[in-house]
Amino acid sequence: MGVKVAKFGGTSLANASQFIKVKEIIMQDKERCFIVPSAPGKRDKEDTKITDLLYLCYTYSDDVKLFNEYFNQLQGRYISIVNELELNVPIKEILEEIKQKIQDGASLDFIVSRGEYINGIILAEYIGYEFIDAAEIIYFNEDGLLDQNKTYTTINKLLSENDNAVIPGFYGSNYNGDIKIFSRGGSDITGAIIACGVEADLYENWTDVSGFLMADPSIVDNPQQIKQITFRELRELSYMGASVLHEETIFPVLNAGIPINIRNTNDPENAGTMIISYSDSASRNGITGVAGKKGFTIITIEKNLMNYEVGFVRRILTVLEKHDIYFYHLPTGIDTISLVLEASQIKDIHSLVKEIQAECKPDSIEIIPGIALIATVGHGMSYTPGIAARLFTALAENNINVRIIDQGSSEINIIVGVEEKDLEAAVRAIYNAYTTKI
Ligand SMILES: Nc1ncnc2c1ncn2[C@@H]1O[C@H](COP(=O)(O)OP(=O)(O)O)[C@@H](O)[C@H]1O
Ligand SMILES: N[C@@H](CC(=O)OP(=O)(O)O)C(=O)O
Repeated sequence: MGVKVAKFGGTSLANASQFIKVKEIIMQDKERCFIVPSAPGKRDKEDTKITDLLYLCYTYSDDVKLFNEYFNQLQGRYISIVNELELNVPIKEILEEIKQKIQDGASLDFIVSRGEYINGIILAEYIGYEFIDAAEIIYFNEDGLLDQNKTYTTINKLLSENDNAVIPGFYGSNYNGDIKIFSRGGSDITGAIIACGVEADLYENWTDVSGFLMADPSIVDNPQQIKQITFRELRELSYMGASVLHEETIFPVLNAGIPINIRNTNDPENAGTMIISYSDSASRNGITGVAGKKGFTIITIEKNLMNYEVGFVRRILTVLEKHDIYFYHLPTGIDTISLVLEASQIKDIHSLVKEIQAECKPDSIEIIPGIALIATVGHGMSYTPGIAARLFTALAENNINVRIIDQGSSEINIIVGVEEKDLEAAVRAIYNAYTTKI
């Protein structure tokens, strides 16, 4: 029998009726042995995720009125799940204990991790699987990175002693035993780590969309589903905001050769998207998908004969390093170089520019804030003549001004920078250009 790890996201476990769907899915396939739940997510667009309520509880732990308001909201949600499913879980005691710890000054990581912790206990009881606390199997080292040796050895040992288990997502424990969380969306990473630890045959990631779509469904109506996508393509799209999978999920499973299948809890018959390590067939449309993200600033540095100046780029990067800033892209011309930076990373743009001026003595520096980047991705792109022409024609026809262009040397990706206000229109234009028959 094969072994599958199934991660269920917050929308998949947002209320009791979603829990019922999840149980049916798990029971349909005996190979679904190890289950990783997130905390209950939004039940509808206006709702608040449990994780966000926990952040609010932390922020307002000194304000009795607001604290009680947020804590009561999350308490009500767990109690109704347990009651509606008629489970024998001492939920009031569990919540009371957590409330006490928050009021006694528990850490932020401990508090927000409780969303997954409680959900894991409830789900384990509901499906009759063992509950294993992630704090006992996922470890971080002193640098805050995953302690791979300790983690994988422990997972392998503990989970080989259990035929099945529910392991809550999103957290593990620090070198000193304290709870430490991953970044937001991190239950995907937990699922990936468990999949590697048990050497799973498949990592299933159950969410609220039928797999990876060619574009964000909140921008494009009913985008086509991608049946198969390579890790490389997915990485490019995730990096640029296609947020189905946390970007750190991909590498551990890629290295272990475990395929990922994205599935829809609300449409379990749909085969979803298979993420594979390599594909030799170019996609039908020449592109696999398009994704975009706001919040970038471009700094363009111009200097005549820059190309002959040894160490020019190093000097720029040294300034970035000093400011603790990484770059997203670095397109260059003969006499220009553009730094594409995440705006939120730039604390003091004036001193940054001043230091670049002092180090590089450029002829001019231009700062362009408010940029959105859009990645059009697909292995098919390099085999299809006219693919770039189609993209730029579509943008021109929609009056969208392109501020920057970058094509990675892998040729599976064309990046364009547009003004933030144009992001949605640009994504729609590109999507339509490759999916509408001509
Ligand atoms: N290209 C895309 N394909 C599918 N979903 C996308 C895409 N880009 C963005 N999304 C969004 O990602 C969401 C799923 O990710 P997430 O909210 O993290 O789910 P979960 O709570 O199940 O972990 C979808 O509801 C959708 O709005
Ligand atoms: N609950 C955490 C972790 C997570 O992965 O959630 P989800 O699977 O609902 O994106 C968060 O909101 O960040």
